[in-house]
Amino acid sequence: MTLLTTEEYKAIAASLTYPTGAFIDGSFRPALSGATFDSVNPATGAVLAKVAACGAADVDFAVEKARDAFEDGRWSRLHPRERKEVLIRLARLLKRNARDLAVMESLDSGKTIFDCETVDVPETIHCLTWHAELIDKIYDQVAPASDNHIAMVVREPVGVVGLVLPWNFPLLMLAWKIGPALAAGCSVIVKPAMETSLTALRVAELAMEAGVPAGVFNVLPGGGAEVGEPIGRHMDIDAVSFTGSTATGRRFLRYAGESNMKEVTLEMGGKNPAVVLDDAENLDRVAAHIVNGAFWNMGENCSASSRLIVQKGVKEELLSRILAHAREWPMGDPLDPVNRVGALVSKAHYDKVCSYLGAKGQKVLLGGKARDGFVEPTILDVADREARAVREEIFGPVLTVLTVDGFDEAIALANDTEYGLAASIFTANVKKAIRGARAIRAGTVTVNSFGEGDISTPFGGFKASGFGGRDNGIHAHDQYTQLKTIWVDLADDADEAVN
Ligand SMILES: NC(=O)C1=CN([C@@H]2O[C@H](COP(=O)(O)OP(=O)(O)OC[C@H]3O[C@@H](n4cnc5c(N)ncnc54)[C@H](O)[C@@H]3O)[C@@H](O)[C@H]2O)C=CC1
Ligand code: BAL
Repeated sequence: MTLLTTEEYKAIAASLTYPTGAFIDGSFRPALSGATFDSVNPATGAVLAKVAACGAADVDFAVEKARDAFEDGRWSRLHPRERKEVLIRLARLLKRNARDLAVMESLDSGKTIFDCETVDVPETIHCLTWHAELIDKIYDQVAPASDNHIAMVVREPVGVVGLVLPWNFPLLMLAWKIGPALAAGCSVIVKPAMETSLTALRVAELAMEAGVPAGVFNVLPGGGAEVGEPIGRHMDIDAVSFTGSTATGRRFLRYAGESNMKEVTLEMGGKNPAVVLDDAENLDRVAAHIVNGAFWNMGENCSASSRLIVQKGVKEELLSRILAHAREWPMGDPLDPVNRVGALVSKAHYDKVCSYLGAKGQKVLLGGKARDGFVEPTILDVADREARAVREEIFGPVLTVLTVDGFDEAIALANDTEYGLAASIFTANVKKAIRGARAIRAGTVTVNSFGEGDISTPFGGFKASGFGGRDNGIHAHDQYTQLKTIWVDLADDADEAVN
């Protein structure tokens, strides 16, 4: 990937036109109320576009169109190979538009162009391609039954699904959800986060161009209460897949329970531990992983390693290497490709992150300063294990350091959180690595690295981090399909047995 200069990215930014309508039944249209909201570049405060602010009436209209599309089979009953071809075409169109999408994503979210170009856009394309390729390789099953019966276990698309998205990876989370949902044959109602609606709208437009039929892929920008809740409570939406905060995730369980008991998958917050034991090898590499885990995407990442749990024998040496690595993460204009730290997504979120800086009892080892939407990579040594910065998901570039005497204390501390999304453990001792990985209650545990696995591995959380299905991997398709048993009696009239 050859990156451009800041001036070249700015020229692309100046040439972009933004989609501003809701995308329903194959075309852009204003919200039924005519309302709009400002989509703001958090790095500059500039208004990029006025976007349709949808409401419950738009949700009803979109669901009606999505249901029509689902029932007449224009997508749901296409030969899997044809759905595959359309989604591959979409992935190719994204590739052709990759640079524009990367710039749009960076402007809308404050993410660095470096990350948008090297991670968000290519991983989005890879994700859609992966699920497209999978469509015609999944087989149904025949269960063991008597000679007089055949028992088929088939998967059917679940129907109309609501996909409620966060703002931290607008394109990638869209792909994590539409990839398997469209592959399975569902019709989708996407609700992007209000902070970051633009790229989802653009992808919907490209999906039409690729051949996704009208009504199958709808995008409704707007607020959580105005669009998210009507999706959660809709009587004709069959399933919801949500990524965002634990507080809002809980609401979706309530919405489902109080409406049609739609299936709900929740991928929520984390306060993820990185455990480094005294016997960890190659501390420089460990430090690079810790810094990447904490500061990548400004820490606006559900799987960010925000709690370093370090055994005391290695603490001093590790911290000095972490500080050296962290200083190589320049912060500034997201469109400057040298920067690794951009702006936080919004003023409201910036204020939230700032509220954790400057508290008593935390020793600032690095950073700690914030200005105009940007927060410096910050490392806090904290003795009080009940401190807010230790217990709460900050979702910013803030790493807390906790010191332990040994393995058992480290694992107990790793588990001392309501969350259970991700964790990492660094040790040269394979027994401790595996024992630790098994003992930590989290959906993904990486050994001697920070990461989330890849598209082929399921991603989701334990405890308050997750509920229901998983994103990624073949497992993601479980969210968007349901099992049906078809039991066929093959007996002749003359056969005695009925069963
Ligand atoms: N797990 C993750 O990836 C994410 C975690 N978060 C966490 O959540 C905190 C707050 O961020 P928010 O943007 O407020 O997250 P949020 O959970 O409120 O937003 C996620 C999505 O839910 C929608 N939503 C909000 N309120 C809703 C409601 N009452 N009913 C239905 N849908 C609703 C939003 O419009 C957005 O599309 C962050 O500081 C961070 O700690 C935020 C985004 C992603
Ligand atoms: N890290 C991908 C999922 C998320 O942050 O929500």
